[in-house]
Amino acid sequence: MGFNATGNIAHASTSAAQENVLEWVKKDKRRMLHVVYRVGDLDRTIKFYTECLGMKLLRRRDIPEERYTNAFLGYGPEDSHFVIELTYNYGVDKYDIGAGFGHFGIAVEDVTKTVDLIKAKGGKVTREPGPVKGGSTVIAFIEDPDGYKFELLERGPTPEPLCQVMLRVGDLDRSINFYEKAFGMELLRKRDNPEYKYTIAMMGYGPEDKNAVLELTYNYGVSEYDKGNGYAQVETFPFFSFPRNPS
Ligand SMILES: C[C@@H](O)C(=O)SC[C@H](NC(=O)CC[C@H](N)C(=O)O)C(=O)NCC(=O)O
Ligand SMILES: [Zn+2]
Repeated sequence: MGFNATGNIAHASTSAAQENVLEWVKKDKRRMLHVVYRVGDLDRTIKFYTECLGMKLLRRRDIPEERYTNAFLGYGPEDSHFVIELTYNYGVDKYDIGAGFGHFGIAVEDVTKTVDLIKAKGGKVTREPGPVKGGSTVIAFIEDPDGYKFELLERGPTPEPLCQVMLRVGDLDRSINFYEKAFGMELLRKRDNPEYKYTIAMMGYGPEDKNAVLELTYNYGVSEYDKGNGYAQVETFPFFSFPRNPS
């Protein structure tokens, strides 16, 4: 291989190494592990998620020396399910969720029944059940006690009810490329909605109906979002975390 300078040789080995890494990350058996975000009252959120959304409290860990407590909730054990990792920082009761974070998706078999239960428990419904605009899937939107949005999607039984993390991005192709190259994710679906001036791309490690996916939303002409300080990151296994989007 005819290279005339260490730099070029380094360049060659670097590009070979880069090629290997890009191949490795695609073959590495990964999955979405948990999504991390901050809440102002752990017990209030745990009560809402368990009583209204049917989640289980999986574990709690207090780190007094760092002045924070975590609670893990989900629809099954952490070694086989995508779960939520809540963070409570001592003395902090409110966060700015920002506009970069969109929603979590929860697949339920009956959206209307779930909404009725949430209403009965005093939960906030921001979009009544009905077909998604421009589509046929029955959805609804609710807000948790901190204002984090949850989209309820009507689906049959699924091994992964916690099925989406929606983030808004300023450049869809840049983000798709980032998650493909840095995380070995696959572009599962891309849908343009010209009528409503947005495009979504579903990224993940397996089909949407059986795996948690990252739903990237591009709103026409919007290249930046206020990120706030509530949403933290999604972590994959083997461990790697991606905070907010690269945009
Ligand atoms: C595929 C499903 O999981 C969705 O989340 S699509 C829901 C749809 N999304 C958007 O409109 C995205 C663009 C929006 N401007 C944004 O930035 O959130 C949605 O929210 N539809 C509303 C409805 O009432 O159907
Ligand atoms: Zn969604």
